[in-house]
Amino acid sequence: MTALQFDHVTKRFGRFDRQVVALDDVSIQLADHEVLALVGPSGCGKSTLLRAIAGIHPIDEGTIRLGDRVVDDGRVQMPPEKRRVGLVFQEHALFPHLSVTDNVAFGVRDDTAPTRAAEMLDLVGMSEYADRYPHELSGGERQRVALARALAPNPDLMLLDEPFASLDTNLRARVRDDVVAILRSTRTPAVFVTHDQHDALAVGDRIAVMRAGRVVQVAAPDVVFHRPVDRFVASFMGEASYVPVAAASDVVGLADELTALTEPEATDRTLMLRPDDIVLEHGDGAVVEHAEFRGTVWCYTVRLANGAAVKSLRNHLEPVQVGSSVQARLRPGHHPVVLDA
Ligand SMILES: Nc1ncnc2c1ncn2[C@@H]1O[C@H](COP(=O)(O)OP(=O)(O)OP(=O)(O)O)[C@@H](O)[C@H]1O
Repeated sequence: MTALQFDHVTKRFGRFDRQVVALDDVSIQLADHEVLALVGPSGCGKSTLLRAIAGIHPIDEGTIRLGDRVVDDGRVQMPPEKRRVGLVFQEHALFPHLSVTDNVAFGVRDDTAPTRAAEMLDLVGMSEYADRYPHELSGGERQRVALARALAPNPDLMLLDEPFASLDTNLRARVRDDVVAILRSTRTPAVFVTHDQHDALAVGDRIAVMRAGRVVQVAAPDVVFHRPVDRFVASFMGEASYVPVAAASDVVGLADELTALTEPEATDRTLMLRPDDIVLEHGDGAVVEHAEFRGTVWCYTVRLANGAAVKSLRNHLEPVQVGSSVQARLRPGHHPVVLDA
């Protein structure tokens, strides 16, 4: 069963000369129980996509289905309150004048509300805070209450828009992992918007990368990271070096030795290399130009014989000197990706 399906969805804002195409022919699917992380730079359309699902923004073209129900076909929209989706936003919008329990019970419209609120507060570990008011909670606690409130009506799908952006780094990872564990334990499918690739890699069963209103790649986290479809996705998902190569066959002929690469006269292809895929060994052919301490590792910038610079991570117990000659190799077994430049 498919939890969510977008077929050729387009959404425009504004008119004529000032028109913005926020969603441009987007087609994606979400399987039951799946958590999809939606990433992309600011303004690429992530929030618009979420709001289109929720029914806040009607679409112009295409079809949105939730389960087997068409909720928007560009002409007729199902009202937001009938869509059975739960929303958690960055600003966690709790009602300030309602207690934690009343906030969570708010969306349950029958007499099960008090029991359901108690169950949900137990699920998110907030039972002890049931009688408090939102201003008496920390940011992380408010975020859990917001999650409990969104889950209380038993939605078919959860939509989370940058839900942890207001939390500091340490708390953020913990609350994020808790929230995803809760979504998984309740088997609630979710679309999770973030502009942070670490969050996306950590939480998504799959990741959808957006750019300028389009979905450019949807795949499992390791595929998006190691097999990006283009340089935009490669750069957005993490640090990488790009080395020009004339043809894919150059890579095969490398014998894993980057120092053997010669500069092609003109090329429209590049080798994408993540810093953990390059190892430095004793030898010649490359020079260590810069060292950056990153706590658990050092990141070295190494200039290859062909003039390209690559980055390489190395354990802090195996330092190399800036200025020294080294040989740069691909980590054994690694098959690098060749992208259009
Ligand atoms: N109500 C609106 N009216 C006009 N333009 C809008 C409206 N909402 C969004 N846009 C435009 O649509 C595009 C997509 O916006 P959206 O908020 O979906 O991006 P986003 O990827 O969520 O960005 P961010 O990461 O900054 O939140 C942007 O160019 C934005 O300026």
